[in-house]
Amino acid sequence: MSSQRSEPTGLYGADADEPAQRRAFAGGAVPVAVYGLGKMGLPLAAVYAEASGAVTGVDIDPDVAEAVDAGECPVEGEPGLPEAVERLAADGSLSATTDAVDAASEASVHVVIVPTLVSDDRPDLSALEAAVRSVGEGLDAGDTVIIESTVPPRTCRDRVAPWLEAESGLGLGEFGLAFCPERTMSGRALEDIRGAHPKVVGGADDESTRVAELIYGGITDAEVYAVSDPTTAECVKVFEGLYRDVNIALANELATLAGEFGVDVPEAIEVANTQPFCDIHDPGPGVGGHCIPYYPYFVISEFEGATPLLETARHVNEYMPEYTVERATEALADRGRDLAEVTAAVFGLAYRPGVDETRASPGVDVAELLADRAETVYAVDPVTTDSPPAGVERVSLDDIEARELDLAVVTTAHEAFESIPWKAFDDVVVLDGRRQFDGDAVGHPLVRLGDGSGEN
Ligand SMILES: NC(=O)c1ccc[n+]([C@@H]2O[C@H](COP(=O)([O-])OP(=O)(O)OC[C@H]3O[C@@H](n4cnc5c(N)ncnc54)[C@H](O)[C@@H]3O)[C@@H](O)[C@H]2O)c1
Ligand SMILES: CC(=O)N[C@@H]1[C@@H](OP(=O)(O)OP(=O)(O)OC[C@H]2O[C@@H](n3ccc(=O)[nH]c3=O)[C@H](O)[C@@H]2O)O[C@H](CO)[C@@H](O)[C@@H]1O
Repeated sequence: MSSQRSEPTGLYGADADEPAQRRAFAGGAVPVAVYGLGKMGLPLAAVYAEASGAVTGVDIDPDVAEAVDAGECPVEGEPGLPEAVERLAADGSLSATTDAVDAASEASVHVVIVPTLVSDDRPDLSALEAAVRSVGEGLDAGDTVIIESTVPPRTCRDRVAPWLEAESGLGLGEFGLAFCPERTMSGRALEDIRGAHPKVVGGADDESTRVAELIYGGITDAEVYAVSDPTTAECVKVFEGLYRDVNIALANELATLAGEFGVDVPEAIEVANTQPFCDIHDPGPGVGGHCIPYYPYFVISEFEGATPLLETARHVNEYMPEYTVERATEALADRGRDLAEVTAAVFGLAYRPGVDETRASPGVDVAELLADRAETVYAVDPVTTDSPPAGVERVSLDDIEARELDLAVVTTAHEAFESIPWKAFDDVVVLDGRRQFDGDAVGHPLVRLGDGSGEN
């Protein structure tokens, strides 16, 4: 970190007036530590470094910390991020370390954006606890702690604040705490963090909220919404995800009834959505990623109250890979073919187009089900890099045309799939789970989820 900076300062409870505090933040006099340099954390650290000129990134992975400290970008698929990391490391605005306590003792603003996953349908906050306790060990009076990781409601109040107080010996009110959720999508993180959506801040007290508003006023071009407290901000973030999971489940359930309705359900959805009080989402082979499939369990398993809607929506969405394979089986049987004897290819292991992420991915689930039921199964995905499921052979988009396919299942609408050489296949049944193709483009029997062609 540059030695030209004025005396480092804490913003929480500072005597200086707000313009002076804003100048201090923008001038590198408010050292920041960002804990977690992953898909969301590294872009966030970069934007903080652009705004403050004084960021130390912390990651437990020495390869990540070493790369970032050297100005290299270990995160793929984020336009502008490699250039930003290189530039900010070179000018001293961004450095990185694995030593969280050392970074915490130097910083006055602590931003935690480590993974919060789910295992056995329960939130796994172990990474959060480890990071927060390290922050606590290096915490000073006047510091501000900001949690950006998505967490169950009440986490800041019932877990983070006690962890910080236990490790630092300070009491809340001697330091600030706010929950400021990350509302960012992979693939456009810098754009989102810089201001695509309003930023939500919820402070444990008025001073925490004031400091969070001041900081994000220097980070984002978007409006900063201050809410009553951290729990309200935690609810804002989780509710966004719950809304999405439930509404995707509605679309999926309607799609599974298309055969009985005898209609193309997405056509009906599209027209139903032409009036402003309806926003039915798109049916598909399932719901993947590290957000939407997990957030419901931040409520279902954390609170006593009944959650039948959230649980049912999860069951509907988790059934969709099975439903997709059932529809494929039916489509083959309608043409006198037996799934057990066919060669199938799954197009798309990523959970959504263009993103190298297979967590909870429908394409992976479909490939696993086919591996158990079909003769031979290939997987084609030009974006993801991890291994396909057991029993599934990864084949490139260039090479797949040399394989005789009986069944093709499109589970992710990657842009590159527009060039799938359908004419190269003699007699393939195509099940398009993402409405990427129309019949003319494919030139083979085409089944689309929710098209009403099946028995259900
Ligand atoms: N990825 C998204 O699209 C997205 C969107 C919004 C919110 N979020 C939330 O952001 C948070 C981070 O997600 P992500 O996608 O960046 O995760 P990620 O898995 O891409 O990266 C996490 C990083 O944190 C590091 N890490 C783990 N434990 C650590 C610790 N104790 N201290 C320091 N570093 C640690 C890991 O080594 C890794 O580099 C999660 O809470 C997630 O719910 C993610
Ligand atoms: C800031 C932040 O946290 N943003 C999150 C991020 O979420 P995400 O990266 O997990 O992406 P999603 O788009 O939610 O997709 C999840 C899975 O659901 C499938 N899906 C989706 C829509 C649909 O109509 N039918 C579907 O079947 C899709 O294929 C995929 O598998 O972006 C969303 C805005 O895109 C936000 O709302 C969401 O908060």
